[in-house]
Amino acid sequence: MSLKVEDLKVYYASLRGDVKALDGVSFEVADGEIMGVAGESGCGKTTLGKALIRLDSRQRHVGGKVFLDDVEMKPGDESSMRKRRYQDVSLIPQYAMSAMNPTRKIGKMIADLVKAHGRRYTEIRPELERRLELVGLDVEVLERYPIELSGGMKQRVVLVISTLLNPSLLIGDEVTSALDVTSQKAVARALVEFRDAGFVTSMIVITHDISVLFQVADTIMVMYAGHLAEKAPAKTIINEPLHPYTKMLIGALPKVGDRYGEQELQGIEGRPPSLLNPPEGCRFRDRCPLAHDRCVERPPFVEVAPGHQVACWAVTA
Ligand SMILES: Nc1ncnc2c1ncn2[C@@H]1O[C@H](COP(=O)(O)OP(=O)(O)OP(=O)(O)O)[C@@H](O)[C@H]1O
Repeated sequence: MSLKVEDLKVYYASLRGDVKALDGVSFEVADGEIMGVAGESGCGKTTLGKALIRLDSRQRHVGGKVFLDDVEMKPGDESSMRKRRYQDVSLIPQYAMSAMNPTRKIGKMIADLVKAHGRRYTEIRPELERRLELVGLDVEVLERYPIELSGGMKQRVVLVISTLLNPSLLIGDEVTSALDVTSQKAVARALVEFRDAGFVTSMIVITHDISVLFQVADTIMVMYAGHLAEKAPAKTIINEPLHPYTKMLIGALPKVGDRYGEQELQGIEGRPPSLLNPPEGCRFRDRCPLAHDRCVERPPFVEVAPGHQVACWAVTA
């Protein structure tokens, strides 16, 4: 078992009270699994990614446990997280490629990083070169400054750097979002290849773009307003989703072959609730066509078929 998350709660402190961005989520990611996380903007995807690696100063670990390879990770405890970061769990944050130090050559940047983790650059360099070649980059990129690389090249460099110490878990937050379609495909392919080569055991790929998940994910977990709605093999989420929110999310995607104008895309009416003071029970109920009395209670996230979990009274009751 790679990752096990139990009832995790992470809130943001704000002047108006706590923003309950991640409010009791439980799931597992198996060895070798690439799990995609999907959901509308603001549902808590980035908060989840950060909670597994480094809480920012406004985030508070309110409850729940996280285990990576059966060893507890304590999201609120910086000293214990520091030991595991990069070695065991690595994050490619949103906008990673723009966050690279523009005044440092790529090779120097990597040398600093591996040194900070007690490793020698010379010892790691042959493997670094091999992996750069694997993602289609010439080793001479090590002599270049980030500004000299295209977005797609930078993102592949970031992937190589973040997995150089063979972590158990890689979290990629919107890794393909700012790229053109060809670069997106190259990065998506590299993610799968790195998992297949064993450079990283499991991955969590966060994106609001479900079409990226079609290319890389074995499973997809759908979040809604700080809760989990559904998790299942990617094919099941796409072809046989059960949660009404997942159905709407998938229904809102253009189908291959549909001609613009022939079929109107279905949006999802309404907006998610405020996470400052979210309603009790199912947070989707105000927008849900199947909502009924029971939905004022929070539906449990239960397995309805092997590897398929749903939180919805209309499906599981
Ligand atoms: N620093 C912050 N202070 C207060 N609330 C925050 C802060 N950062 C995020 N939030 C709130 O927490 C919730 C979850 O945000 P998060 O960024 O995790 O969502 P997301 O699903 O990753 O969205 P996106 O797809 O837009 O990146 C949102 O309601 C957001 O407004």
